[in-house]
Amino acid sequence: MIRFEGVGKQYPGGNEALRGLDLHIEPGEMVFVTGPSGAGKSTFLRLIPLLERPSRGRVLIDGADLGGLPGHRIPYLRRRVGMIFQDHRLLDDRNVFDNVALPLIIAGRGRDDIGRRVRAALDKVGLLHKEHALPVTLSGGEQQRVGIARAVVTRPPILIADEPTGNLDPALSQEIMQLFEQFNQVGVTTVIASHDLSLIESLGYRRIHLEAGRLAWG
Ligand SMILES: Nc1ncnc2c1ncn2[C@@H]1O[C@H](COP(=O)(O)OP(=O)(O)OP(=O)(O)O)[C@@H](O)[C@H]1O
Repeated sequence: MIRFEGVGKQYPGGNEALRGLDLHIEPGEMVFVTGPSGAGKSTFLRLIPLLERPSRGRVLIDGADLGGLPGHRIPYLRRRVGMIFQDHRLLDDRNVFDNVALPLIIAGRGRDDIGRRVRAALDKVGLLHKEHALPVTLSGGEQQRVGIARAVVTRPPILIADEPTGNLDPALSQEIMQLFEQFNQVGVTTVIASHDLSLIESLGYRRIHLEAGRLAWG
C-alpha cells in the first residue's frame, strides 16, 4: 500500500534526512516508526501526504508513484491520509465541532453531511458531548482526541501520526493508542512515529527503526 523505493530527502541547506530508504507497509497494517532524534521519522511521515517531496527515489501509494501526481490531485491525496501531530494543531478560536468539520468544509461537503460525519467522528473518540467546547477548555488527552477525530472525519484509508502521545502521561497515551488500534481494526493502515518504546513494545506491532536516515531494521 505504501512503498518507498530508494527514497532520499535532502533539505535546502544540506541536511540529509533520508538516505536510500526501501520499505513496504501492507494494506491494513499498523506499524510504529522509531529511531533517535533526527533519524528522519517526521520526514518519512511527511512524504506520504506529499507535505515534502523526495529528492531521490519514489514513494508509491496503491502502486501509484506520487512523483507523477499532478498538483490538483494533492488535496485528494491528503483527504486519503489522515494526519495527527503531537501538538494537535487545533484552531483555538473555533469550537470542537468546527475544528473537526474543517477537512469536510475544505472538501466542499454539504451541511447535513458535515453534521453527520463530524458527530460520527466525535462519537468514535468519545467526545460527542464536547462539540460546543473550545479547545482550551479541554484536557491534553481530549485535545488529542479532537485532533484524531479531525484526521478520521474524511474516513481516510491511511492514518499517520507524529508523536501523538508525546505530551501525554502513560495512561492517556495508552488510551490514545487503543483508539488507533480501533481504527486499524476496521482496516485503516496506521503509521505512528513514537519515542514511547515501553508502550510500543507492550502493543507488539511491527517497528520500522530508522537511524541517520536509513532503515536500521523492520
Ligand atoms: N524543514 C527542514 N529543513 C532543514 N532540515 C530539516 C528540516 N526538517 C528536518 N530537517 C533535518 O532532517 C533531519 C531529520 O529530521 P526529522 O525531523 O525527520 O527527524 P525525526 O526522527 O523526526 O526527529 P525527532 O525525533 O527529533 O522529531 C534532521 O537532521 C533535521 O534537522
